[in-house]
Amino acid sequence: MSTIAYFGPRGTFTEQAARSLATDQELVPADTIAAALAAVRAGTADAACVPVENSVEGPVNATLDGLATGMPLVAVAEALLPVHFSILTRPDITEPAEIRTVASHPHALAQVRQWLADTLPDAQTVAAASTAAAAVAVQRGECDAAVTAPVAAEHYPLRILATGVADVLDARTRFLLVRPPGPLPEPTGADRTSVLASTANRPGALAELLTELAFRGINLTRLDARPARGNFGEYRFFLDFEGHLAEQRVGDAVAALYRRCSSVRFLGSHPRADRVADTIAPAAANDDYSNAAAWVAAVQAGETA
Ligand SMILES: O=C(O)C(=O)Cc1ccccc1
Repeated sequence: MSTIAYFGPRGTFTEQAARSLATDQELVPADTIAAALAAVRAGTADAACVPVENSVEGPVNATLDGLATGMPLVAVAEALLPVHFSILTRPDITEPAEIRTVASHPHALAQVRQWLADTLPDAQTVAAASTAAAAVAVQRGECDAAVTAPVAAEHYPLRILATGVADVLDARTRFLLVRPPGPLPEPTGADRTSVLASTANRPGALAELLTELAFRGINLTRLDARPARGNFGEYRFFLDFEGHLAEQRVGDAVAALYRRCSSVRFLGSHPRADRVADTIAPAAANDDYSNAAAWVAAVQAGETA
């Protein structure tokens, strides 16, 4: 049976995402995002499920950095989960006033900052590796409360202080299923393509890349810059945009990025979880490209002008 390594331990949001993406694979927890990706690179898992961006806190840097270097991995599917939290405490804690420390993943703490300030103003926040790792820390008596996924209450014998906690209603996190390069999923008309582009540090370099997309009417859905780490001030750009590499405008744009950049890493083309259809600008459909290419070929062959 094939396996999916997910950012765990049991009871994380990522486990929920992995469950929604798994067909008949076995799910195996990894303690960190890096460990989940490493399991695929080492061949001990066939795919990894990791969070990539949140509608409140933005990018998950551990995932972006983990995909930027090492053996290339390609996203073949994504999941979008609504994110609201449960607050779990040790069973011996009976009053909120007894809670001195609240642990969670930094993304989770950032999304309940206002709730904590209103409800537990004297509690200190403590960063944990994941929301479920925070539940484990509470179970071990290392912290008083954890901000967790609702499902964590089923895995850890803790008291539920509150459910449905979120400063921003309708917050969502997007997760990726990544695996080594192989056949791409078929285009569906509602797809997302991701690339990592490194450019020379010179005026207009990023604008040129974006212009390649804009010329072809391709809608950008995310742009993140991460330090390239070698030279202070040099960045790598993570670009997500609508469409599939198999579509001509997208293939053409990715080829143009490849020409212009010092390096390009393809990070996947896969169906969008929200099923929002691709925007295709006038004259940018596959037929438009094919007709134009057929005309140029005929001109080159001296058949027309
Ligand atoms: O820690 C988890 O449960 C995760 O899967 C990462 C995360 C943290 C906060 C919101 C969404 C995902």
